[in-house]
Amino acid sequence: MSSDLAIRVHGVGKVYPVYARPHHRLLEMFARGDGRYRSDFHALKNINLEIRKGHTVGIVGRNGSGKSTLLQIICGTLAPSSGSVEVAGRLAALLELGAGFNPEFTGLENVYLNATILGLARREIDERLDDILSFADIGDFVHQPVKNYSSGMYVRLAFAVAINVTPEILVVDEALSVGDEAFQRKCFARIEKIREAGATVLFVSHSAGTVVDLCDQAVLLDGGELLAHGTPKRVVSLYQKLIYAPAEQQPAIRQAIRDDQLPSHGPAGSGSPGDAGDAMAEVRTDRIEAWFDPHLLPASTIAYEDRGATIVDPHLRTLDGSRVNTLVHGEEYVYAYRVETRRTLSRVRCGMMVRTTTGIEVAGAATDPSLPRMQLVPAGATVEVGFRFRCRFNPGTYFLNAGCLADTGTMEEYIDRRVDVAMFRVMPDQRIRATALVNLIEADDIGWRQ
Ligand SMILES: Nc1ncnc2c1ncn2[C@@H]1O[C@H](COP(=O)(O)OP(=O)(O)OP(=O)(O)O)[C@@H](O)[C@H]1O
Repeated sequence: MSSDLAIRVHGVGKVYPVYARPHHRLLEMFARGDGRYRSDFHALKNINLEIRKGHTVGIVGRNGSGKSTLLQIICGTLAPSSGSVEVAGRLAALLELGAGFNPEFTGLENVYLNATILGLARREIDERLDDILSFADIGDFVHQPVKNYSSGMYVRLAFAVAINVTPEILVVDEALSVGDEAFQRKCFARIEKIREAGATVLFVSHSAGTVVDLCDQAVLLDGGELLAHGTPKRVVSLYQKLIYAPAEQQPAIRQAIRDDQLPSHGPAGSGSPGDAGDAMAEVRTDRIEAWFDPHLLPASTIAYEDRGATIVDPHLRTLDGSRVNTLVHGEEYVYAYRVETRRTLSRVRCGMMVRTTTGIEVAGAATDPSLPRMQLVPAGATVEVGFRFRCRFNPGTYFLNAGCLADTGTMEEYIDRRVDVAMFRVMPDQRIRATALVNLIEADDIGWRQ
């Protein structure tokens, strides 16, 4: 492998045997593994990837696309079915939660165990222990067996070790999403330092923003195939096009990306973004309207017990009344629901909140409780609530809350509350130049003097 490469993945494939019924595994053994009772699932297909030293590379792809499998193979914790991987330098990995930790050992014992596995001598660990413990910041829990840790504590300690062994290659698989925001910030700041020191960083993220902000290259995996490798903006935009498209358009988009990005058009690992050109343009033209994706349903809904009123049918719609959940940036929509009362409520206030996947509250609002109709809402009434808004959210996925509050004599209390009751996406749009979560800009202006 050439000396400027940190990682070289050559023709890697991973095949898992799949059995229609549990006992087929046994029957297959008796049939001497001739494949009668087994089918093969190709989790990775002929992956070729070269990562240069000092680069930060983000891997994106939907659930099950093979991201974790690829990282595990690169880290050597999983053997490929075909192909090979070469790694140059000390590699520290944060893969799935708890990998590399012994649950029965205390945090401190695990620090020594883990750092030893990562190649540090005892003396070196002694020297770095204070840094590790202060970064993890889990106090006396460090003397408890890690099986008693919360997932957040686990990640804090694992990350503290991984970054303090001065890795030449750091591999992170979404583990950061478990920690709280302050800790995530601290981790990203440290990754930045590790990067500046010349290390190679490879990480999987579902957050397009993180990949664009942090990486200088990105890789798109889809169905075990490496579909694109290039600049983060380009790859993230291809990824979003793929996942936000209606199901019937996806094969065409996949093919368009493939045609343009396969090695024959630009060597994988070269970092050249390529341009999906005409093929993507064809795919792009046919949908610029908001639409409804029936598969876009939240899996994290929490409905609190109601106390005399029920929130019914929260949804988003266009101004002319069509239900939508895949929105166009800059357009106007209504977030609507009904509140059906079973008892008389006074000073009723209905609220909404938009949050990101990681729970950051982006926008909230509530109706005015002093409105005459809301002073006393009788039992058996239906209140129709609608929040009209302009979609200033940047492309990404968002979750909606709904809540109804009323005065219960001494204080204002929730009568019904639903968290993550609906979700929506904002489609990528090449015209958007704003970054981060929200586009505040009405117009930009450049003065010029010479
Ligand atoms: N031991 C196994 N046996 C059979 N199939 C497996 C096994 N491990 C993983 N797979 C399958 O391989 C595919 C790729 O899995 P992998 O975990 O790499 O995906 P991923 O892109 O990391 O997904 P996620 O974003 O959900 O973490 C999935 O379809 C998964 O079900």
